Amino acid sequence: MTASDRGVLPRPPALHRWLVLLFVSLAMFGNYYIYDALNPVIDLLREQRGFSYRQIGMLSTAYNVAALLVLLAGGYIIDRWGTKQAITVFAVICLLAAALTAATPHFETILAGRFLLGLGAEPLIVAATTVLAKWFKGKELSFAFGINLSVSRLGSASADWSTSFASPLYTNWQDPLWLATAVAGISVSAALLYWMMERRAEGRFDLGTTGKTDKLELKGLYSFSASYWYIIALCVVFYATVFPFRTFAIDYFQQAHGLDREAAGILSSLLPVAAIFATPLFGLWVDRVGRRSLFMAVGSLVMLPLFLMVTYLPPGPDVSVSIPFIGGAQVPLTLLLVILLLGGVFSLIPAVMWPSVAYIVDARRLGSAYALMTFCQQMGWAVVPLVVGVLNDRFQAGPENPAGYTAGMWFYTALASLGLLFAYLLWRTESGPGGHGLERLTIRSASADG
Ligand SMILES: NCCCC[C@H](N)C(=O)NCC(=O)O
Repeated sequence: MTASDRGVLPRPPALHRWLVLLFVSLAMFGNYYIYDALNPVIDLLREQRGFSYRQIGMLSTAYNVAALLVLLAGGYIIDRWGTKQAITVFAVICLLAAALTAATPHFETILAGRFLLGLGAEPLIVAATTVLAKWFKGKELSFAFGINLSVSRLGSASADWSTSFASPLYTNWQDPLWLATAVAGISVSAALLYWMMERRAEGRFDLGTTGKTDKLELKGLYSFSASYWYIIALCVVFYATVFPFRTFAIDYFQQAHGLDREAAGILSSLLPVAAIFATPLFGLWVDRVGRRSLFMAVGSLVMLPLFLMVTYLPPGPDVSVSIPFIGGAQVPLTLLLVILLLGGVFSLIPAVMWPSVAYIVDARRLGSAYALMTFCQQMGWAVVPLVVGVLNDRFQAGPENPAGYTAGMWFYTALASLGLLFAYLLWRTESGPGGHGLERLTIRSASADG
């Protein structure tokens, strides 16, 4: 579309926009499903393939190493190819990665599959964000982002639920991963449908522009404020705690707490399920009351004792949890409370943290500020699963020695306490004269100002 078409052509009708959101969200559903499909087969990989926890940690880290490499180039690729082609290519890479992970029993091949997944999945997330910004700018952009993230998290929850709805597959480690490959097919189909929608719209509607896709720019890092660096530090330790905990959670509930696979899957799924509903609600609340750094500090404080609670508190009575259309399970009350609280934190901190960057960084540098944040996030997230894997091996964690998981839980706790420190420093800075309005600005104050 030329600049002269802009303003001449009508904006795309609402139905087109919502269909684009649907297809892009389905592509993300598959993306998150494939990533999390490894979690429920960890015990099978250990029993049937003899993998150590360190090797499981390496499978997780391989994804991040690939993501770190490709995030350096992802923005350029998307700008060069355009979002239609980029999303489809990245979805195909995810499909190939899922197939490679399932294809052979060799550790090196599975490792290569997870590495390939990192090459496709993370730039697919960047491309999806770019599409939404293009189609929803000036419309329901925040809402569209919220829906997209919720559908993505449904992909994570569905991978956990597969221990129930696809339980016959879990006699071996491979079949659940073939199921993930089939789900990756949904991603590719959705990407192609999005391609068709956008192609039909080009020349008929004004699709707007997004500017350049977020890229990592290393020059001028020193000019970001202290508040920005506190948010980055919180982001690093927060995701480096929650994502690795999720990776090992189903296996941990099975080995250390004696849950069967279905119950462990249902319990683990409550984390993304809580986030599906609570993230948009926290977003709406914070937009009304401000107090963003205080919210992040409260979230960090709530997270601090959770890993020690699962380790040291008595399990309490069993309670029934049931997920409509999926199944039900009896789970110990303590574990249920901890997962629900962690789900609350997993909803609150992302809902407040990512948008806060927009208040702190100059709009012209927002793209590189987000790219740098994602890059740092991946670096922290790369290290932790390896460390937890090594700790679990070193302390011979397993059903005969549940205490062997304690060192890993202390490691998560140490990370969570760093998170609390960074959130506190942010709150102190933002409550003083050098603040950027994180505590103060609300929808009401913004409309009063302007
Ligand atoms: N399997 C999920 C990977 C998501 C990584 C992504 N870079 C991210 O952090 N998204 C934000 C979130 O809160 O999920």
